Amino acid sequence: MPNVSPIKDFLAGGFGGMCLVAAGHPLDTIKVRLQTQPTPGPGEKLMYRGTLDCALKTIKNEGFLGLYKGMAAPLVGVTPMFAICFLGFGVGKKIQQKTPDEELTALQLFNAGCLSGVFTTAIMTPGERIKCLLQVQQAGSGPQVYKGPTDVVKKLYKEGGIRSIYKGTCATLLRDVPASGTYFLTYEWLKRTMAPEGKAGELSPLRTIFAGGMAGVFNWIVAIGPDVLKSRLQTAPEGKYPNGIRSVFVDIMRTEGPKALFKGVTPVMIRAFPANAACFLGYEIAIKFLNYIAPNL
Ligand SMILES: CC(=O)O[C@H](CC(=O)[O-])C[N+](C)(C)C
Repeated sequence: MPNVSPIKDFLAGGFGGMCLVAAGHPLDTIKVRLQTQPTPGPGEKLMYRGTLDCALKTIKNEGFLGLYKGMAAPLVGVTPMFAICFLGFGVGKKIQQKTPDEELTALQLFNAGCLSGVFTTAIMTPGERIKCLLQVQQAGSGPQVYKGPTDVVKKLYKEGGIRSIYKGTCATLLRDVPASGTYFLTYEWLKRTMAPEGKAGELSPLRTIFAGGMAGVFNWIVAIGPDVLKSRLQTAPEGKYPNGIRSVFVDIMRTEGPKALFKGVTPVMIRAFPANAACFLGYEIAIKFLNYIAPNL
């Protein structure tokens, strides 16, 4: 394993995050809309029948840019979030290594990934709250409550202070700690097994794309259930779920059953591969660049 440099991980992770947002935001919008669409009453039709229907209706009613709604917040939030995410993974690896070039076991890689999930929560929770609230707000259906990310922050703060901005913290931890462990374990393990003989850690762009894409897919296999709970909680009117994520879970089981925990899985999985392939490719390119301009950093 090459020497770990947390500063380089931080910078390259930020660049990877920008690549991920550019590649994956439209499918994220569809996911949140499918996850939070109202349950139809007797004789009523579902607003969206599925991924394609949601994409077509969004484009028809709001134009192509409707799919990019709420992207400013993730770009501003995801760049530092991925910087912290890769930094957390780097720190997690470093504290478990006895010597700088010691190869970590699968469990140690998973643990380092879990630590990264804890690191990112401080930024991920408010970022997701703002993004989800903007994504579920639809043009032409009722008054537009929020004008943009700053307006969401101002209104949430006025309504319930920092607590309201950080609504969904436990749900975010429940989603991201095991998912991040799986994410980095998958990437590092594929990277190891696919590396050419005698060149551990070195991957061609195509292999990086495959390993990164698969890391995204496995991340979401673990994350999808808690993600539904999180999106519901973060977009619910104040007071709807008095016991937070537990109330959301009980409500979903009672009214919709366990299948509802997989809502939005199609767009999630369609997005997971290209978005995370772009992220890891961006990360590896940035690391190479940083190693070239600052080998001792
Ligand atoms: C939930 C999330 O942000 O997952 C990230 C991958 C993706 O598709 O956005 C991975 N990670 C949780 C490690 C940041």
